[in-house]
Order: sequence, then C-alpha cells, then structure tokens
Amino acid sequence: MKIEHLISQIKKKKSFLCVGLDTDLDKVPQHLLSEDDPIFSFNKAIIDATCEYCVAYKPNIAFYEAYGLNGWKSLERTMDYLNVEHPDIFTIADAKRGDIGNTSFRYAKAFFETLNFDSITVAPYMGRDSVEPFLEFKDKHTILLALTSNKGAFDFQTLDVEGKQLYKSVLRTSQGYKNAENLMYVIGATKASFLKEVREIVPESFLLVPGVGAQGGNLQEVCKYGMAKNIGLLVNSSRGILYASQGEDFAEKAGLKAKTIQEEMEVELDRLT
Ligand SMILES: O=C(O)c1cc(=O)[nH]c(=O)n1[C@@H]1O[C@H](COP(=O)(O)O)[C@@H](O)[C@H]1O
Repeated sequence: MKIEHLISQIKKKKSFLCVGLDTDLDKVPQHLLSEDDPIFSFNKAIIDATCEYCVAYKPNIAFYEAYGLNGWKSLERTMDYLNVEHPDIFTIADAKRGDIGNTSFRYAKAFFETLNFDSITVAPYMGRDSVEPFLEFKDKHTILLALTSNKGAFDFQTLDVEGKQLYKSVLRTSQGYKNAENLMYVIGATKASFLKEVREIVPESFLLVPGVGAQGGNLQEVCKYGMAKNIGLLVNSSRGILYASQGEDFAEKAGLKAKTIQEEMEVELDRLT
C-alpha cells in the first residue's frame, strides 16, 4: 500500500488505530474452542466488529507460530480475509526479523509476497545490510524498532554512544539507507515524552506506537509530542481491545473499545485542522 493511501484512510475514518491481533487460545471465549479453526473464527469476529474504527491490523507472529502448522494456517486465512474483504486496511506483520542480507531477503519474501503483508517490524541491531533487503520491495514498509515500550528498552536503546542515545543513531543512520522512504519506526507509547526529540530527527516518518491500553501508555501524550503534519502515527492496542470481554459478547465489547479509542483520535485529528 502506498503511504498516501494510508493517510487518506486515516482522514476518511478519522482514526489512526491499529488493532493488534495477538490471539491467545488461553484467552479467547470458551465457546470458540470447539470450532475447526478457533484462531481464525476469533480474528474474523474481531475484524468484523472493529474494521469501521481502525486503519491497520497487526498480527503478532509469535501468537501464530506458537501453535505450529495450525497457527500458520490461521494466520494465512486471516491475511486472505483481510486482503479480500478489507484491501484498504494496512497490515503489519509483527515479526521483529532481521538477519544477514540473503536471509533478510527470504523473510521479506515470506511476509511481503507469500502472506502479502504491507509491512513488517524489523530489529536494527545487525545494521544496514540486514535492513536494506526489506526496503527493496515497492509499496511495502519496514518498521524499524527504535525505542520500544518495555522496561528493557533502557538497557541499550538509551545508552550514550558518542554523545547521543543509541535509538537516535538508529533513526538518523537508517535515514541514509537505500529506499529509506519505505521506513517507519516503532516508538513505545510508554515513552511518549521522547517523541519530541524523535520528531526532530524524523519529522514526517510514520511511527508505530504500541503500548496504549494494557501497558498504560497515554494516547493524548503520544499525539501531543508525536503527531506530524501528515499525522504520521499508527497507535496499536492489542489486549485492551481483543479481551475487553472474554464472554460471548467479546466481539461487541471489542468493537465498543475500538470505537472509544477512535473517538479520542478524532478529537486529536481535529486539532490538526
Ligand atoms: O513492535 C511492536 O509492535 C511492539 C513494540 C514495542 O515496543 N512494544 C510492544 O508492545 N510491541 C507489540 O505491540 C503489542 C502490544 O500489545 P498490548 O500491550 O496487548 O496492547 C504486542 O504485540 C507487542 O509485541
């Protein structure tokens, strides 16, 4: 998907919500477990209930890999459903890959071509030649981990390296990679106050911001420091939406939760105009 299309969808839906499809069979309602493919049944119900209020879905690949071949089949069915029924919705493979060049290229083919995702999360630790193979794919986007939402982010990402914090080098150096226009970055919602400095380095880049909801990040703060002229934000919530109810009304409650977040986003978008 072209970035302009994503922006036009955000404006149309008045939302920059990404719903994380972190589907956990220990948390889905009991009545779904007797179905042939409970993961897909759950995802389909969640997508049907939330698609009006969001512009992106982010299956976290760990939740599918954990169930072996059946998990991959559920992921494939989920992607087919999204690509056929909701081609305007941006898809993110939260896979956090990155390896030597020829291996990265295979990861890129797996997620961009075989599964037809619009984007993938990638770890920057192995540097330029581990990231550029992802950037070669036209209209596909590589979302580089910069400053993550977890506590351990402070172990390395904020270390002082030659006078600047390491995550800032990730932002600045990667802007020099070939096809850098296909880059986006992960900045955790729990690190909202850092967004001001992030925007000094990448004023227009799209940021995937996970960590509102279950991890306690604050949407208003994220918008205050992180919103760009072109909006430039995709804010993710997974558990806060998926498991708003674990009863038979799970989809309805997920829809209501997504709607509440969309309404808060609409207020923030109105401030831009
Ligand atoms: O890359 C991510 O999406 C990600 C980066 C990060 O810094 N923090 C983070 O929580 N995530 C992912 O975002 C989702 C957050 O889920 P909830 O905390 O349930 O909303 C999970 O799939 C995480 O793996």
